[in-house]
Amino acid sequence: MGQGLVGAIHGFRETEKSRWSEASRAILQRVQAAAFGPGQTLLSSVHVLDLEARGYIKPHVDSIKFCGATIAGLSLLSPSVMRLVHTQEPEEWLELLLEPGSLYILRGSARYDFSHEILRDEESFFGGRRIPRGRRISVICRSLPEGMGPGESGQPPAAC
Ligand SMILES: O=C(O)CCC(=O)C(=O)O
Ligand SMILES: [Fe+2]
Repeated sequence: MGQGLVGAIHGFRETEKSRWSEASRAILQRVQAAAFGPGQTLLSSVHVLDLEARGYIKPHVDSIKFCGATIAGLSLLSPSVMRLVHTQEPEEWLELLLEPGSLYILRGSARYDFSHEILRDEESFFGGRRIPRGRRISVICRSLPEGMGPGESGQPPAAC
């Protein structure tokens, strides 16, 4: 985990994965085609985060040192609510219902000007509707930080 996230995630385990089955590779390719432009290079490994039912992620902006312009996350198992809050104007916010099998893409203003968080079970509501949290697994693809080509990256932290 990169420096920016230390302390932000509670009740989890995680791994960085670079070898996938053929079936999984086909899915990751669909994610990459949907979320990343042809000029974008991805971090060499994919971040897999396993959040327990009581786990949650506090508001943060992924570090620009370890992560480029695009973050794409596939949510599996339990639905959850992701909240985005503008870092300068906290009254500007929105929530996303992340259904299992859904893909979110953070780029542009959503990536840089808004923090993102995954609500804990007690706070897990979407438009007044309760979204009970169970175990959730996310598979997160990120682009390399700007100016860092695959050749120059050495051993980049695989996640933010
Ligand atoms: O689990 C997710 O979808 C988001 C995880 C996250 O925000 C991070 O690892 O920086
Ligand atoms: Fe994040």
